[in-house]
Amino acid sequence: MTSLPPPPLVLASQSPRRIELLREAGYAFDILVPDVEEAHDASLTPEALTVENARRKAAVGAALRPEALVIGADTLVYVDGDPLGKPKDLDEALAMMRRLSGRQHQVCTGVYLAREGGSAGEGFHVITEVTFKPLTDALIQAYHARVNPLDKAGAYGIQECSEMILDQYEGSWTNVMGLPMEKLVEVLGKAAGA
Ligand SMILES: Cc1cn([C@H]2C[C@H](O)[C@@H](COP(=O)(O)OP(=O)(O)OP(=O)(O)O)O2)c(=O)[nH]c1=O
Repeated sequence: MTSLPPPPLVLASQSPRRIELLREAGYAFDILVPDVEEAHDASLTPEALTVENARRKAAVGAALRPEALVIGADTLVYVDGDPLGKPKDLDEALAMMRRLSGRQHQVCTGVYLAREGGSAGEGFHVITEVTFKPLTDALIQAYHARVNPLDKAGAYGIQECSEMILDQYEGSWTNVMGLPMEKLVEVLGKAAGA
């Protein structure tokens, strides 16, 4: 008996970081930009909220590509249990970084793999602990002059000029960037073997 070839892979994301991470890991995939209404229910756990948003993104892609395995992802920064998404402007970006200054916070990325047009699938999440240096307003503004905060949860990108803001982190680095590659590679490997 010959085994079936694995389904084509689709990344339902406009995030340049997610595209780069999946490409660097050597996967061949198509890209679809998911236009979805994201949930913002702060009473949900980080896991429930990010995986639900990842599921919505993946479901949009899966409806368009029912033969494919479609990856959706969603990243939120949590401080004192409050979710921080992408800031709407530079004032909000400054306020977010002030909250993160000199302390530890959590970055949660939910990932969902949708199959069969979205009628089947599985989700998981990964949390990374990140601690920032104490940051003055001048330093935050200098950082935001170098790094666009508006397309990034929490108003920072760990992959850009992190020496200005980062004290330490514990866990997956790529998870902070938007895709927990260690876990994703493991889950994709199982999906291909299934
Ligand atoms: C915390 C952090 C987030 N981010 C980015 C990853 C995500 O692109 C973004 C979080 O927003 P998301 O809503 O998760 O993703 P997105 O809107 O950029 O892309 P799409 O929904 O199409 O997949 O923040 C970084 O690039 N670096 C970081 O250090």
